[in-house]
Amino acid sequence: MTFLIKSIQFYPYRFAFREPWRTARETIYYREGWIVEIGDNELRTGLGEASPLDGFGMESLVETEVVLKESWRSLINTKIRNLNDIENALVKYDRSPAAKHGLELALLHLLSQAQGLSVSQILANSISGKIRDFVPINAVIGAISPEKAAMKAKEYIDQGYPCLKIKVGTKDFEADLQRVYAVRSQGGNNIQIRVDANQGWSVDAAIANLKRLAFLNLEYVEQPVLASDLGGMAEVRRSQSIPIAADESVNNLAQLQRVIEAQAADIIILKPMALGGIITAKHAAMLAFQAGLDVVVTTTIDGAIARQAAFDLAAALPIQRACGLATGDLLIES
Ligand SMILES: O=C(O)CCC(=O)c1ccccc1C(=O)O
Ligand SMILES: [Mg+2]
Repeated sequence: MTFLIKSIQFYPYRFAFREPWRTARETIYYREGWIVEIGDNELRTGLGEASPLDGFGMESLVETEVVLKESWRSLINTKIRNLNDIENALVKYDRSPAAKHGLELALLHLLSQAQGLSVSQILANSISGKIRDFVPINAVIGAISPEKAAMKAKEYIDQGYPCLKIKVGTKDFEADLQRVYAVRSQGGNNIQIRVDANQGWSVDAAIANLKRLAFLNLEYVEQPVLASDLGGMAEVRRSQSIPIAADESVNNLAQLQRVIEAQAADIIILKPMALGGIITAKHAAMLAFQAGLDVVVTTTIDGAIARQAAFDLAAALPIQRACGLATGDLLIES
């Protein structure tokens, strides 16, 4: 039931995006990071993934490497019996969430083998014990032309997606509006549509733009204004009818607490890579639920190991909304 940490290795990976990915600062062509492999005293191995993404409060790729390189010094021979032991062993990595995510996930996979329980079941056992057997997910439509957006929407709806997330918040709001309109026209009222502005609007623009989008019956808008402007977000929330989801505003539990206190959001987007792992993401979900907020789990366009972990978390949480777990196809391989 318990194990001792005996070795930590990590290997770099670099997965090409199918289409170049535009972040707030730059365009990136590859998703880079490390696969983390931890060995125990029974010669079992656990796999994790550590892949920081710019703009989500994570450390740099070099910092991830330094932390992983030094981690064996403090972790070697540590005895792990349960989730608490994993958390305690990793507290010192709070400022390197991607590295922490990789180490934590490798340890969770070892705990899973030691206990003969899935990672999802281990998480669920610290909540209700129940695992969902169905996790609805959303597809993502980028800031493309209305015609292309409608075509993509048709493909995704034919594939069975119940929910589409559309990128907005570009410099051209009329184009944003046409894109969302085209998807609603294509999908009718049987699909759910949410939009993501990725901090692209001022408070005044957000209020005006969301009022104009309201007739399209949107589930919510992610991060309409700057992540740090919680007062502004609360104002947007009070001034129009579309629910607000906090994404870039929530990179740790302290920030989540501030979003709750500011009454800045209705929904919290949980990105395990940004939060330092699925255990912290689970705590964040519990905090949000206690405050009467809903949550959505999404990847940060990670490789297959971290995508599976995000799914394992989503399956252990009582969420009705679609989660942002359909990002595998954004990479050519993973
Ligand atoms: O939410 C989804 O469906 C996919 C995840 C996603 O959109 C995303 C992925 C990486 C970085 C930022 C974001 C985002 O929500 O803005
Ligand atoms: Mg977002």
